[in-house]
Amino acid sequence: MTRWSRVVVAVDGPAGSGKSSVSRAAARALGYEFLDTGAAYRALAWLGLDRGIDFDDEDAIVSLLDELGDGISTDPDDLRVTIGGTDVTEDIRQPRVSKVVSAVARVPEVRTRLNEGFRSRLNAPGRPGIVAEGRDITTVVAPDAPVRVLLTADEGVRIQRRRAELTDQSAADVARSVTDRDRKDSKVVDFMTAAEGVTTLDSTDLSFDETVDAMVALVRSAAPS
Ligand SMILES: Nc1ncnc2c1ncn2[C@@H]1O[C@H](COP(=O)(O)OP(=O)(O)O)[C@@H](O)[C@H]1O
Ligand SMILES: Nc1ccn([C@@H]2O[C@H](COP(=O)(O)OP(=O)(O)O)[C@@H](O)[C@H]2O)c(=O)n1
Repeated sequence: MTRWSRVVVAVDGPAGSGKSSVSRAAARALGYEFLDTGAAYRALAWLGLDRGIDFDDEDAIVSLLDELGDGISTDPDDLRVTIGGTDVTEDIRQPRVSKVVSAVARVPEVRTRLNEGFRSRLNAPGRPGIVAEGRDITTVVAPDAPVRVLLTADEGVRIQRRRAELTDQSAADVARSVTDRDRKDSKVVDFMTAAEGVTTLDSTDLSFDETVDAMVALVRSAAPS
């Protein structure tokens, strides 16, 4: 059992389920920090593209980890991602990064090293709590967190939500990118079934605000301030 120095809220779920936006809004409402673990995998993928590596070469991917640094802010009101002083906050969300990020995420050494960093961020001094979202937070990074949530929604709804963001892509391309990444990611981590002790929050029929309120209520009932 890890002795967490503060309230840790672990949130997992598939692409487009609302993990980042809902967790960030919940962290704001709770006065907590927010850790988007996907941003670390995206930053590593962005670095690989920038260095022109072969994404089938696991050693090449691992060799970039030292260069990655720890440039992910956890302030829900000022989320920046930097690599060696370069601001990549927007760039890491590009479709060209989404296309290769799963290749990075399937490398065991990458997961081990990034998870070590995530755990130290969770336990770092700061606000009274931190909400961390990704794919394996409830199962690998913080399986003993006091609050563990699997945030999901019907695949069609998740695709629609993603489409509303990626307006410059065809519906077919968005649908394919969501389902392809879900398929590749689920080979590495099971984020579609709630593990023992994890609460499933299905937002298919919930508004954004209703979903945030539900997550905040879960935290407040499990970790009354
Ligand atoms: N319950 C909801 N109802 C409507 N839109 C939502 C809901 N939850 C999230 N969204 C929207 O769906 C999109 C994808 O959410 P995001 O947080 O990026 O998902 P994820 O991080 O799981 O991929 C965002 O535009 C977000 O505002
Ligand atoms: N804890 C995590 C977080 C992300 N990831 C990987 O990083 C990718 C991008 O994560 P993300 O959270 O930005 O993706 P979305 O769900 O926001 O679309 C995922 O598709 C996974 O391949 C992971 O393997 N483990």
